[in-house]
Amino acid sequence: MAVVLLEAKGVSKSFPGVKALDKVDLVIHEGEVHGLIGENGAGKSTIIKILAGVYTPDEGSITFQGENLGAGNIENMLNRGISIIYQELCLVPYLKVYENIMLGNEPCKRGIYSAKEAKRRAAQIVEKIGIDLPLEAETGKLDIAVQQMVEIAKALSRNSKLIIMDEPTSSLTNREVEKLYKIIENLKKQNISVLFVSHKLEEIQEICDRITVFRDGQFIETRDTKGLSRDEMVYSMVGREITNYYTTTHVPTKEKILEVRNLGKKGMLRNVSFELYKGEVLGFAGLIGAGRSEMAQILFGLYTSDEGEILVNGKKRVFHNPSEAVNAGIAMVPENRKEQGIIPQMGVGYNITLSVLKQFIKYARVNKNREKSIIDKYFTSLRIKASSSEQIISNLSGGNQQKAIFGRWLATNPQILILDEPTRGIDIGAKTEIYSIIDELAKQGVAIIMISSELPEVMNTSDRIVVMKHGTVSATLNKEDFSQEKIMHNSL
Ligand SMILES: Nc1ncnc2c1ncn2[C@@H]1O[C@H](COP(=O)(O)OP(=O)(O)OP(=O)(O)O)[C@@H](O)[C@H]1O
Repeated sequence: MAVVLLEAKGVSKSFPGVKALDKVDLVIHEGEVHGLIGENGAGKSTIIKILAGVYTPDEGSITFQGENLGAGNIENMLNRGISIIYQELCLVPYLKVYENIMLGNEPCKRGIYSAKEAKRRAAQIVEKIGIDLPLEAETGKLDIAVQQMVEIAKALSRNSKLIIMDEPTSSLTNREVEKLYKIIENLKKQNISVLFVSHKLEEIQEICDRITVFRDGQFIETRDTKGLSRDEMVYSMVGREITNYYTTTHVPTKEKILEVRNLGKKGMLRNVSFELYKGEVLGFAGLIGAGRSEMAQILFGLYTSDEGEILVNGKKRVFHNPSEAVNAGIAMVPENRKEQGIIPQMGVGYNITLSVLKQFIKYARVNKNREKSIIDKYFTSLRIKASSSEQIISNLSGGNQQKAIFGRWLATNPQILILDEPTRGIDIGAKTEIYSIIDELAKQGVAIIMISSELPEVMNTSDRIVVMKHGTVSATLNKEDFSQEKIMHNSL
């Protein structure tokens, strides 16, 4: 018989103008991996922030190990045994790994901190979950995947009974994901529960015992994952059937719009060459760190190259900053929207129209109708969920922020559109919309660079795929040669 670890009943939470959660339930068993799924803005982050003590619910009750959990106090939740691993990790970069693991829980001997004891305990924890961590290394210098493991070990040092993971695989390579799964299996064996929030349904199917679905702030259902199909999950999340994930009707032209010749930058890229045609979707595959984003950033004027040439419509160009690239008809949806994308304190509407302000400001007056029509267009086509276009963008759910940035660059009517992981954190309904927008733009002659770590996505949207490895191009594949094996083979 399953033992209930956490039970949330009738939990509601409102923010000005939005009911983020409307009487939702969530029951997590001891030692289970419980998936939490739902579209962007469904309320997933809100409930996990309630469980982490960041927000206090407006109504409802939450019990943990049979006792009332209390609310709104982060320290209390940690002491009770709930830890959360956010997408942006919260480690102290200059501390050693074992110091981070034991942070807030430092062992003392006769009242004095004992580094030796801290290291011994950290080593014990690390062994328990079956991972190998460089305990003496400086944390900030390690890969994200390793840092994430440090976070998990830190949660264990606090004797957590429930570890909440918010999109934990979004910056991991396939191999690292496998490692994470192993760690999760080991946590289960020790009767520790995991609440796993993800938009990747394959992942949910593979790792979760049960799932809970939220839609528009409401509880839809909790079910066993076994025997549940991907389509059933999608239906439950979206409330309608989505069958055609990928629509490709565009046909690339033979008109070259971009040529990159032997592009290089010290420590980043070397000898990168490719061509891009009008109406073509050119995929870029490769492992994280292969140089795809760096290549995109050079094309968009965020860095200048040391070697090589960029030709747009046959003319040599060097972009010293993004506005020169924009003037040449290039737009880019960056990978890291927090650092490179949103203007956090401004409204979502402003965040969209920012790139095209010039078009509707005349004699220092804003043409409100024109501004509104652009905002409306992208609110509808990208299904952006916000209380109004004035809502401060940093208060939108992560996926909705991403959609707004996407809208911003579509509004520039680019000739070349660079998309760096455009669907990361985006729900399945909106993903489908984005794929059809990509197809539609290509049909209109826009040339698209599509950087994606999701192989099915890059294979199904692209006409050709450039595979990158260690900062250079390792293969260029035509559509008839696309296969996961070929891409992986050339990535490793
Ligand atoms: N601090 C806040 N102020 C105002 N509204 C907020 C705030 N936090 C969340 N919201 C709103 O609450 C709703 C639920 O957001 P939440 O972040 O919980 O969604 P989510 O399911 O995590 O979405 P995603 O998959 O995009 O991360 C959204 O409509 C969001 O705009």
